[in-house]
Amino acid sequence: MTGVPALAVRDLTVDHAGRGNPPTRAVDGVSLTLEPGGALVLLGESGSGKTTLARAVLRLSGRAARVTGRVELAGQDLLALDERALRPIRGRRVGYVPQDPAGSLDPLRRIGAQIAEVLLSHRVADGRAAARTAVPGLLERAGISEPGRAARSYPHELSGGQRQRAAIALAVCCGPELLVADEPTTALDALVRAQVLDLFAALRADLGVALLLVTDDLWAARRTGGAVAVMSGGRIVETGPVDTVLSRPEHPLTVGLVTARPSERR
Ligand SMILES: Nc1ncnc2c1ncn2[C@@H]1O[C@H](COP(=O)(O)OP(=O)(O)OP(=O)(O)O)[C@@H](O)[C@H]1O
Repeated sequence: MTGVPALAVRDLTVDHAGRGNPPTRAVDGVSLTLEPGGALVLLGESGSGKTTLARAVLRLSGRAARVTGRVELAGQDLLALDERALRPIRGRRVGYVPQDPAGSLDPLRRIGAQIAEVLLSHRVADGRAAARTAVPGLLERAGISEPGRAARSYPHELSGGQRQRAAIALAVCCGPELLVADEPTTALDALVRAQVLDLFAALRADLGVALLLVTDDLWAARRTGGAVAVMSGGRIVETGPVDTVLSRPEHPLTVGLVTARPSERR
């Protein structure tokens, strides 16, 4: 290990342009680091800036947003790169899992074809046949029980949980260093939610991928472990190991979050 963080965000500020209104400062001078293979949970109430921060890490802020600071992937500042230079990074070195798998899976194409295409576009597979052959193993690694059948399926033919697993398989198929997951379990029932969080843990252990998990779910934060950064009003108000911060919160906003919410979501 070189000691270089998988992700280092330095003094990041994101302003969303308002139509005719003053811009909204959604992220306000945030710095954080995430070690290779580590987990960092971004926790906060709705509107605290979590998604804006995650999207800035992915360089998906959109033209109307003004982004300043640094987002370093293994020491390389992504904010300094143009779209062309980002192409070999997104999907290859950074994977993204949205809340709704529809955000990453194309409804009109079979799951297997979508994964094969990503493998080919990043030259992770040597030719179409090799890409197709690799797909079932990648789906199996994501916990899909009948990977051959799933590869031949369209997204709507899978259950919600299997669809989210397919989206995760797509996000990690090229063996990224960083996985950004934005509320990936919100739409799932309790059992599947636990399984998906355990899948992230297995992928961290097996692939050494670092996980940036956005959630407002204390239970998901606890199950993920690692470090937590509590956001409010675009700033990080408290950070530390998940267990410590959630069992002995120090900042009033974290205290509010912990006491206002049941520790287990039903
Ligand atoms: N595209 C946008 N244009 C203008 N304002 C935005 C945009 N996206 C987010 N905002 C504003 O930025 C602030 C932070 O929003 P953000 O979605 O990042 O928070 P969040 O913590 O992820 O909330 P949620 O859990 O509800 O998604 C909010 O005030 C929101 O209204």
